[in-house]
Amino acid sequence: MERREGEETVVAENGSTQENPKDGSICGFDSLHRLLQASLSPQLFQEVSRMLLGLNCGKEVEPITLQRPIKALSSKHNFDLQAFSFSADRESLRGPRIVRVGLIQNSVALPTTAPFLNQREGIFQKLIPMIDAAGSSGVNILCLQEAWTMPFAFCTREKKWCEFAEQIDGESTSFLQQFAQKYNMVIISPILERDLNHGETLWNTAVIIGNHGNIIGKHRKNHIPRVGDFNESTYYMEGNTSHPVFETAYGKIAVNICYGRHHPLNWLAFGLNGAEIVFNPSATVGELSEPMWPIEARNAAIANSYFVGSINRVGTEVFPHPFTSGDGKPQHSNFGHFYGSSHFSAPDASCTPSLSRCKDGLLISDMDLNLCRQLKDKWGFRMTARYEVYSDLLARYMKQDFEPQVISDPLLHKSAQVLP
Ligand SMILES: NC(=O)NCCC(=O)O
Repeated sequence: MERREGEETVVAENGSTQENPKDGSICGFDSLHRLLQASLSPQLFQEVSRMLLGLNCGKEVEPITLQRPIKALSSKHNFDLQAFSFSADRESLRGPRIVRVGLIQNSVALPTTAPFLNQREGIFQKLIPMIDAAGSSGVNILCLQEAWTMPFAFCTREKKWCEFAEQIDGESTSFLQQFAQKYNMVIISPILERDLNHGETLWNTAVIIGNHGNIIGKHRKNHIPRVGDFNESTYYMEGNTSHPVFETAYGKIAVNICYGRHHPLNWLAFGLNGAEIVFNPSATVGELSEPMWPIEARNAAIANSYFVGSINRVGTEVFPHPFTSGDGKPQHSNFGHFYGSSHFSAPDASCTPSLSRCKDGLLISDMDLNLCRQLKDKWGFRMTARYEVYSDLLARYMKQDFEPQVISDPLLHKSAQVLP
């Protein structure tokens, strides 16, 4: 596997670019997978991959070869392109239910100092070849990253970034509807939403566009971070849409937006409502969350017997005015590196390698949705879950007079001399 030459550039405040100061690569490699592939013997690499990525129906998650024009698009527009296939066992009474799913991760197109209209238009233009590549590859369901129309400016606490907010049927939805229709593709579009009917309230929302270009519905981010520079509660409210599952032409899907992935009950709720694929469009940085990234979604896929598509944006976004976030760090002008690494996890604990840590990318995977029920039958997590015990605990916990169920060692409260 080729070693990268550190092509990524950081777009600085003044629009200048710094060549590869911290390009986000791992010692010049796009991803851990590629580093291992280049560093280990083929036999060792296969063993290590099996341990890291698991097995799907007893074998490695299979790579798919895409057609040459699709690969040409990725070379021309310099985005990572990877494709895989998860299979399921053959069943006697049901045919396979194979859907092709795509995830797009991207950096912003212009410096954050450019006029907002140009910034948004720049992202639209940058995404066109990636969406075309997905559509031409026959992707049925495509998901974009969190707040994809804008830089992730919520670190700044400056209110001017609210201008990027749009109505559900705003510019970005119109932009994507044409692709949904053209490619007969469901598109999940996570945006900053402005709700005109409710006093212009802002939300962090995923719009679900159906394969005919229709708007199926929306889901608003349930859990808002209050960690590090993620000052998102300055901008929008905790979602009020609960845990909807959208029944589409290609399966039952749901969206757990970014920080919601730290909440197992959030994942559970989408599962209880019958999701077969849950997308996790995110924006998160290496220093804060990278050790959690490969674990949380994969665990959710296992525990809830569904597929998960995890997406993280890419690159370093530099803002005009330095900020602090009350965490003792000196003032700074960027969030840190958004480490990409988008990937799919399956209910049988297998997962795909991740997209690049430093480059735009399109990840495609076929998945036989029959695997969800097969894993439910195998492990019986739904049947062994003892929900009644937890619902009772939660009901009691929510009461003002709740007392934790702690049984103390009586000896703890006796004086030391009674002990032998
Ligand atoms: N966008 C967002 O919610 N980020 C929070 C940081 C994290 O969850 O890793």
